[in-house]
Amino acid sequence: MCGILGLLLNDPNIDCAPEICEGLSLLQHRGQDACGIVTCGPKGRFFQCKANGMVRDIFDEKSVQKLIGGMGVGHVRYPTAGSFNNAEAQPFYVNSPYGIVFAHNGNLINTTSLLHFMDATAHRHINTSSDSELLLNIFANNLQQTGKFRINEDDIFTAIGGMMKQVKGAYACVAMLAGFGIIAFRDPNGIRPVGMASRKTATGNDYIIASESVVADASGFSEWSDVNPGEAIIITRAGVTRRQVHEPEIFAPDIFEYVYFARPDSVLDGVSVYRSRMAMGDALAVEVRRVLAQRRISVDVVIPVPDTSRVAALNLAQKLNLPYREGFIKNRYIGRTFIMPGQQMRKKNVRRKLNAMALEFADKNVLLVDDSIVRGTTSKEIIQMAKDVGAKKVIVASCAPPIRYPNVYGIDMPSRNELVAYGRHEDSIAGAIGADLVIFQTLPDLIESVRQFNTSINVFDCSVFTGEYVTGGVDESYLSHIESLRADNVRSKVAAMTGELSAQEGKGGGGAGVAVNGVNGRQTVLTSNGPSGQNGNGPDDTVGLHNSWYS
Ligand SMILES: O=P(O)(O)OC[C@H]1O[C@H](OP(=O)(O)OP(=O)(O)O)[C@H](O)[C@@H]1O
Ligand SMILES: NC(=O)CC[C@H](N)C(=O)O
Ligand SMILES: [Mg+2]
Repeated sequence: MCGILGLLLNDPNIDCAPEICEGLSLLQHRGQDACGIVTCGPKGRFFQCKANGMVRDIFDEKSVQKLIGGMGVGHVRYPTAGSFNNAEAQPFYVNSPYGIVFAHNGNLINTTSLLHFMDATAHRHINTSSDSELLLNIFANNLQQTGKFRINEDDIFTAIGGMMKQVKGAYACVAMLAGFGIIAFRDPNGIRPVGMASRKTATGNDYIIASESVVADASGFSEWSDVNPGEAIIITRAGVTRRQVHEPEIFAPDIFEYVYFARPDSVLDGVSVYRSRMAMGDALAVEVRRVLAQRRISVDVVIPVPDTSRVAALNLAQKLNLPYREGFIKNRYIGRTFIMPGQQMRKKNVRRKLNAMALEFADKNVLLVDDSIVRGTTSKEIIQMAKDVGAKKVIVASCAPPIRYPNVYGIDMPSRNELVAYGRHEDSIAGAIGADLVIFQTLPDLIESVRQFNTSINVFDCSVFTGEYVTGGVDESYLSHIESLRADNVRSKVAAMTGELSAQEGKGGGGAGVAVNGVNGRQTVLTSNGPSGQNGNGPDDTVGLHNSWYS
């Protein structure tokens, strides 16, 4: 999952970068690997800073000050395609036509044929393995087809509509055209979230585009409006134009946004994430009561697994009339572990992040509540921690059903074999993570927990639970293909060869400003070069070594 952001201030003389930076820090939970901002200043000139690392590490006062201009685009990255390389940090830029900057949340599933099209027909060079760079170039190629000296809004809508016919997968995007404006669009299934809001100023309106509404709320924007599936929105200083550029297909927002990804204080597609998590806790309580009675097990205390499960766990405890205790204390300086790259790093960081307090566990039957069990990394570690401090029985309840299928729409879980529930039924999942018992939410209950707040949504993308992929085009051969490219064991081999993961772990990395020739004629640029390769206004320090949660 990534976070995207676009900002257009009515007064072009006010720099938008400080506000984009603030906004990105509110989206940090969507991607911790890399981040970037590109602004557009006088004469349509772009200014860029992007690198591997968290927002607080990459952007200091000095680097933000160099980002000039009243409109810009920002991104926080959690890679699902390509690599963790600095060169794949977003936003991406192409100079032709007109100068385009682009940020993407999601994942494309037909990249092989798109790459062939780029090469054989469009003759455009793709310099990284990122699907987002590819998507940008499809858009750019479609704009190029107009052959016009200056384009208008119709041309932009036509180019995006054409692009939606060519690409398959999930994409919520924000783009910026030099000296023109910012653009948002969302795939025809609306899998990933994105919306816009406005703010009145003395001179006119400011506009923001963001993955989640929390960014708009925090910056004083109002009238949040989700981008519709298959819709594109162009925002210039003259105002906002919206158009349905592709027939909407089955609207299927990803239910995992509500389970885990989004912040609880966001409202996505008309559903409060917070309320939906409360409802997940209520529904899970009913299932927990049933299973505990069936197995004749009693529970002394409900303990959430910080952070995401807290909201649901509190409701569950209230429903069951059980005490709710914060038995795990979270180190607030460690980020989300699920979205860290590499199993070793995830495992190590669960231990660093959570500490079990013996006084809440000793001699008790504890019910741990988590939002989801994916690889089982978190549950395995914390169950052991709970037992180490004296818990009698450890029962785990998950707000989501067992996850048995890969995600291909922007969550980095490409390999079935990494999923603890793959090929296992519930008792054997409990055995695998060391629990005395595991209780899962049923899928209908999960769907109802979200849908009750917006009954106009008939379908959610639940592919990780069902193996049904709403876009089509995901068959056994595709799944085997991504598994062979992106499974943890494959990536760690590649990383060992290239030294990439060790750089991610903060032990190595490249020097600032170094460009070396990579494989397949690609350039691996180990610095935050600005658009068109001019040496940049990126961080002065060496980039790629900043990630505070890796060390
Ligand atoms: O079974 P796993 O593969 O461990 O994945 C699931 C866990 O990962 C996430 O927590 P994370 O630490 O990423 O974020 P959080 O602090 O928001 O809960 C999620 O909330 C679960 O706790
Ligand atoms: N999680 C995402 O949205 C990732 C965006 C894009 N596929 C990348 O890998 O950079
Ligand atoms: Mg968690």
